[in-house]
Amino acid sequence: MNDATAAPAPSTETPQQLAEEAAAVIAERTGRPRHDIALVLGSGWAGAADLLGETTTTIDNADVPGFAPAAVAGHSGSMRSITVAGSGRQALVFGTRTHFYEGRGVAAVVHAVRTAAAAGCSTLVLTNGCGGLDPDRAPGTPVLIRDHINLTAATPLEGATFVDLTDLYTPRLRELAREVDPTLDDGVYVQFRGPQYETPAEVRMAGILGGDLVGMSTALEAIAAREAGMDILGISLVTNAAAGVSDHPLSHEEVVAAGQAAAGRCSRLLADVVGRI
Ligand SMILES: O=P(O)(O)O[C@@H]1C[C@H](O)[C@@H](CO)O1
Ligand SMILES: Nc1nc2[nH]cnc2c(=O)[nH]1
Repeated sequence: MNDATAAPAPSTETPQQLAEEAAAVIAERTGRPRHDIALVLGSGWAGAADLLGETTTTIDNADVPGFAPAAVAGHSGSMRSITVAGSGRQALVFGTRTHFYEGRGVAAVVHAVRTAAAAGCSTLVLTNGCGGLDPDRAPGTPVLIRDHINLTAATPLEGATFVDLTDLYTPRLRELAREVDPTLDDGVYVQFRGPQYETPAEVRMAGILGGDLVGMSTALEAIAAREAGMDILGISLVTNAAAGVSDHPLSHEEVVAAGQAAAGRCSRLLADVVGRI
């Protein structure tokens, strides 16, 4: 007997199939079979989309398979198709991301990246808000990601997918960013699982390991992007001094406020860099 109250059977769809399904919905809703560049706007970067160029379509995340509404203040629950001013290339801009700490699994964390690749994007720009270990890097300072340390104990890869991560953050794209702003410094980003902020001891450990920035996103997304063959530019916005470096308790309110204060510089920087890709 067919029990209508039975729980739906677990999906047998693979992450790649879900990404292709999402890309098909995006192509249909935007009327564009391909996009060229994908951007993920992290905490502090929400305003960048407005300066990139003309938004030709806005899609609510809830309308696209595998995407969820924004779960973090400072993130927008929609994605936009934007014709980039200057280059005329088509950008797919995700106003939010799924964080590993939301508990939806690592495939959900990298779904936007896989969807962007399935939509034709060959370049991914990952942005985030992070804690800084160097007290001279004041809140509001954008930093190019040179490399990362993945402390999540997780990966989006399954099976014998022995992916090389050398030059994971494409040097050519960092050079291009420095043509726009020669003052840009670079650093190593350390992804923690979160959602708690680090202890001062964990921040000291991150420094000993060679980290410069601590956050809760980006590394897992970059691994999935490399698996998909995408070039990657990562830019962190230092929104606060990391725990133990800071002389006061950390809060997401401080992160959002620092992002808002830096919105003008970050949006201009991202628009000028993306216009050259
Ligand atoms: O999406 P990002 O990494 O910018 O968000 C950061 C990390 C946490 O989600 C949150 C902590 O304040 O901001
Ligand atoms: N893990 C982590 N994520 C952040 N996002 C913004 N600031 C921080 C921080 O200090 N630590």
